[in-house]
Amino acid sequence: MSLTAVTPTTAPAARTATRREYLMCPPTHFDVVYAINPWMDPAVPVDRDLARRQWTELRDTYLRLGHTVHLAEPVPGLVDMVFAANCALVVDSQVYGARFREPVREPEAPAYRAWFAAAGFGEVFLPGYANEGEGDFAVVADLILAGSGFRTDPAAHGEAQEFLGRPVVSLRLTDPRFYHLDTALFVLDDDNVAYYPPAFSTGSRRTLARLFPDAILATEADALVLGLNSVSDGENVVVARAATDLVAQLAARGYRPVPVDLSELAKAGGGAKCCTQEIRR
Ligand SMILES: NC(=[NH2+])NCCC[C@H](N)C(=O)O
Repeated sequence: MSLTAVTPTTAPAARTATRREYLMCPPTHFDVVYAINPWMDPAVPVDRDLARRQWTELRDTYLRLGHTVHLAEPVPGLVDMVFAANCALVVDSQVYGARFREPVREPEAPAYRAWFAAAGFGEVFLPGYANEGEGDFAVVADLILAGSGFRTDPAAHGEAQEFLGRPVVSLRLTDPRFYHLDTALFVLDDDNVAYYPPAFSTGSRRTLARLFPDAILATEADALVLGLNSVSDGENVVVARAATDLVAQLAARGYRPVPVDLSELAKAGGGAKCCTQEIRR
């Protein structure tokens, strides 16, 4: 009789990618000239050419993965417009528009509304409360997770639920470094998410643990390189290259990490997800 324990080798679950439709905006006018989050320091110069190359690599990555990428026209002076995720939340072709908390970003809202109108989406819902689109809203199958604490007014969560007809789960962010939900959590697929628990209030952590007992939990180091600002199609996960532990965890769970470097955009506090608005028809 052998005394060697037989460890069953459980192969990671097979993952399935689905084609996505994204809206992006080239970083033509990208800059850091004001500070509305702890990542931003106007004294640190921005290399716009490098930002452009990194952003182009992100767009090309989506195209290579078979996704569709639409482009919004960058507006001079709107230095944060590259962060398309903030412009809306789109579910079932219904567009819940953004209302930026920061006056410096508010002109982005009509600029993006114009894109949706031109793309044939009809009326964009004009929200009554501050909300920064997918910066603070994440869609997990039929459920919408919504962040508040820094930018989005919790009243917008209820308003979005009423408009979209999908249950919205409110979560509270507590660490200013993770000022938008999408800096602390991303959706892996219809069943699971990855997140950094210390970015959330105690009650929100308990809520997340209850909803997603199997979630991938990120380290602080990975959260601080915006590893949670990732974009998954259910199989391929476009993730910050520097988030090494997260990359390993994704691979161990059967996802395919697709590392990208958006270090120049991180100077404004944004990564891959911030540059990517998902259009759900
Ligand atoms: N979805 C995001 N987290 N976008 C990043 C936005 C960055 C921008 N500088 C701001 O502070 O508003």
